[in-house]
Amino acid sequence: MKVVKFGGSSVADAGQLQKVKNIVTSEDNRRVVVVSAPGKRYSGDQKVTDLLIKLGESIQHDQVDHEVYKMIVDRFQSMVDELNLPLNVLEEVRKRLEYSMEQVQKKEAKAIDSLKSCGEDGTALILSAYLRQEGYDSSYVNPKEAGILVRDEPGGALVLEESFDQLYRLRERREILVIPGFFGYTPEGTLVTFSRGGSDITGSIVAAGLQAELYENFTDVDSVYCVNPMYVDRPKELTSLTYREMRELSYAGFSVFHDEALIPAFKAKIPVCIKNTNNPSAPGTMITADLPDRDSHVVGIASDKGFLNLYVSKYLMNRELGFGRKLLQILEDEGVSFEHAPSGIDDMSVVLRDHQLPPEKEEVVVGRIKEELKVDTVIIERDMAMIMIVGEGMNQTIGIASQAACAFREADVNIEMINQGSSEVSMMFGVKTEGLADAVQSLYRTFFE
Ligand SMILES: Nc1ncnc2c1ncn2[C@@H]1O[C@H](COP(=O)(O)OP(=O)(O)O)[C@@H](O)[C@H]1O
Ligand SMILES: N[C@@H](CC(=O)OP(=O)(O)O)C(=O)O
Repeated sequence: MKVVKFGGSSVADAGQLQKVKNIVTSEDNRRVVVVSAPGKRYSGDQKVTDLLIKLGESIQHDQVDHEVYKMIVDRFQSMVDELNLPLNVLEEVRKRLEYSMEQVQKKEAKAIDSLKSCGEDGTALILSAYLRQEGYDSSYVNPKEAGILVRDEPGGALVLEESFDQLYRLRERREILVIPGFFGYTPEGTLVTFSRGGSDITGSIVAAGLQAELYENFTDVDSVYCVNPMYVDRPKELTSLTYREMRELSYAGFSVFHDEALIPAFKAKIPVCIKNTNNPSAPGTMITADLPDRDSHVVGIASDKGFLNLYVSKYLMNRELGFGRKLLQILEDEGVSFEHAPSGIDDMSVVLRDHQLPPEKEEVVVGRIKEELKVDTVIIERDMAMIMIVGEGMNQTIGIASQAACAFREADVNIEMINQGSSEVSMMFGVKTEGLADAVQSLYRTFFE
């Protein structure tokens, strides 16, 4: 059995849903389908999830944005109309949307999550109705019925172990099951969403629970490329990757697959294949535990903007027992989560996502560091970008760092920070955001051309 997930671009309109139906029904073993909310139909369009968030915010400010509400309903209505589905399908979608809006109005706990889930929920209702209309036995399965149990956490829900056994029971069902992605339920019955892009996580959880032979993740590109196609025109396609490589790459900016989505599939040893809804015959990228035969040691260059570097220095820091712990404790106390923490003899840098430290919080954190740790210097450097080069073979290959350093020199971009870290498969570089594109392009030329 295969679990098949379709991302926002794959379910953006009725035409895309027809492609989804063709893909699902072209193989008997594509039996469980996970869907996202309708994504962008063209550049400049809005994702339904973004519209739902806007709608929720307007309700919270006691000014329901009727225009946004209409845009959401119109998205679903045009699907229902173009697929000639009965009107009661749209009525059901609308009923659920209005129920969640009421929850937000009443300021119920997690009501915004409930509203955010309406995009995925509506798509699943429409797709299952469409499959039935086309003569296939299909049911909509709510994540509660499926048994997707989660714990509510600040950055997004985390799956609970008991989900996997519950999901296994779905193997007995014979029809095509359509499950909305992006959310689960706490054991107390509250709907909670995963972090943004989290339908990939649902797909992986479902594939692991069902012990599927394959988790197919359909998107809008033929494969995972070795670099974000935003920076390089038609970059090299990757036919295979290991779980570790993909996890590092998606964490560091390959937004094609959610970085948290690999863990359930990896633990259950389910291979993942990234494929294109608009070109399903292309082989895609296989992600497995096995290291494939390949010549190159670097397989991908991932990058992301929106970081800051919190730099502290103190003479004899190396001798001060517990300095690092105390610094990180201040961040924890203030609810700030960090990404990396490379350190030197008298210096330590902590790399954070920029939004973790808004100006008010910066003042408190910097004040506490100065007062409690008696440091010589504390500097916050914003506008930072991180570049990660990744490959299983890197740790046994001499000269990768020097090749990378030459690439930065050729691009005339200063390396602000290097962190080989504990991961054997990656090396990270911090640069100023303005130099990011040039640096990535130069690294691409060095390692792939
Ligand atoms: N290394 C990469 N390889 C392929 N696509 C990438 C990569 N890095 C970023 N992307 C972007 O990821 C997009 C697909 O992911 P996403 O927008 O989440 O799709 P979906 O709509 O299927 O959820 C691609 O269109 C591409 O722009
Ligand atoms: N719709 C949700 C979850 C998701 O996975 O979306 P997408 O498949 O478009 O990345 C979001 O926008 O975050």
